[in-house]
Amino acid sequence: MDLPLQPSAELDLDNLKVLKVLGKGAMGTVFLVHDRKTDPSASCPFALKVVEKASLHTKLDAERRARWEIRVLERLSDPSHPFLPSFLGSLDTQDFLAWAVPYCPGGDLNVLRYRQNDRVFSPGVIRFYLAEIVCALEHLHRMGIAYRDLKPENVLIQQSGHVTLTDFDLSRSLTPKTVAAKTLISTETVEEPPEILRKDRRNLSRWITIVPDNSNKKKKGLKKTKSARVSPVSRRKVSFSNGERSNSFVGTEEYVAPEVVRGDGHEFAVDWWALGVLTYEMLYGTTPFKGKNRKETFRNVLVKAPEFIGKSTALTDLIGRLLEKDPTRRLGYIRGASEIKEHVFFRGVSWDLLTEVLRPPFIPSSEDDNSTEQVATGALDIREYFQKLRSPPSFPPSPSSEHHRNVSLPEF
Ligand SMILES: Nc1ncnc2c1ncn2[C@@H]1O[C@H](COP(=O)(O)OP(=O)(O)OP(=O)(O)O)[C@@H](O)[C@H]1O
Repeated sequence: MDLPLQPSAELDLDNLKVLKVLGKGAMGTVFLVHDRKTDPSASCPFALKVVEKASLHTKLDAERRARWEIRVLERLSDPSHPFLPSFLGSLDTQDFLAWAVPYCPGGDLNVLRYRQNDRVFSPGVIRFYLAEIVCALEHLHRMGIAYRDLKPENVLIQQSGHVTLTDFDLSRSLTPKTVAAKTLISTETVEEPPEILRKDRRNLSRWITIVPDNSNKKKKGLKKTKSARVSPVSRRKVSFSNGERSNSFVGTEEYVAPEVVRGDGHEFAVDWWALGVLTYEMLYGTTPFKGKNRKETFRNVLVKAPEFIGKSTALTDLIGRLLEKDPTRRLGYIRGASEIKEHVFFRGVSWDLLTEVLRPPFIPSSEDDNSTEQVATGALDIREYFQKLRSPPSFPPSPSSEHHRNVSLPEF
């Protein structure tokens, strides 16, 4: 499909018309938009993620993360990768920071899983999606980027049925490893947790803060809400040096690797861990370490072995190797994606021909509408949308709606 924008185009807010709201995340709102000048008939709409600057002061590191996401997307577009988004353009006004990526009409892997019988995928379908995700992660790692936010909600389905990873604001630039015999040494400066945290690792609640996530709140249906991201309290200050970035968020609770929970620093292997969690979830319909609260989840991540039902298979073996608690023993630690590609579960996969698969397990149709709000075509521009959100109701709020204002987050 021809794209309505030149790559890296400077977007003009006045020309962008909202067709739908595709989703709301912790950081911003994602719209389906078209450019009324270059594409008046809206035949090639695209996704626009908009961060309202006025709201940023309430959100931890949001502007820096948004700008980082734009930088990563720019880098990912040169050269582009079939399973990663290409950057179509951005805008930076007094009120908004926004960037455009291709529209993925098939929703995400979580939505798709909930549509399956028993809410799980067959091993064949899992193989298809995993193979593409492995290739996307391999590309990111080769570029020195640890993704750090792999979860089904961040795996979107393109019109072709192939996947695209989304949401790069938690990603992090690491110096690619250099191979030295069997031991690989990352030259990245590993962030050490401060003294107080090292002394008190047993009390996880003291160093984890909760980042509320309102995405999908209003979505009807079966899809689970997006898990809240977690962040060590002590790392709120973000530092950028030499193009490298350390940020305060460490990932999403159920997918966070043990070395991250321990505060041992981040390596590319955190993505292979998250791949193990995601694979487990695709197979069993639940994540392996989920506890009744965050503290218990982290404890499980640190000490509990994943439970496998039924007899062991190539797939359960793969999951077990990805969910190795010691990152240096985890599949993918030494030779990256190659180790995973060589696993027996992927026997027979033609890695170079994945994009040639013409019949992926699921091809989106026009009925697959995952948008949260429909907007009459051409009716709204972005400014109007946010103005309407802000405008006070014409009647006083009822007492029952008051409690939505201050959501106190659970202690654990
Ligand atoms: N390219 C796209 N095509 C279709 N839908 C998209 C696209 N990008 C994002 N979305 C939808 O918008 C939602 C929010 O996007 P995204 O996760 O990037 O926002 P976010 O603010 O970074 O979220 P969070 O920080 O809470 O994870 C996604 O869950 C998805 O449903």
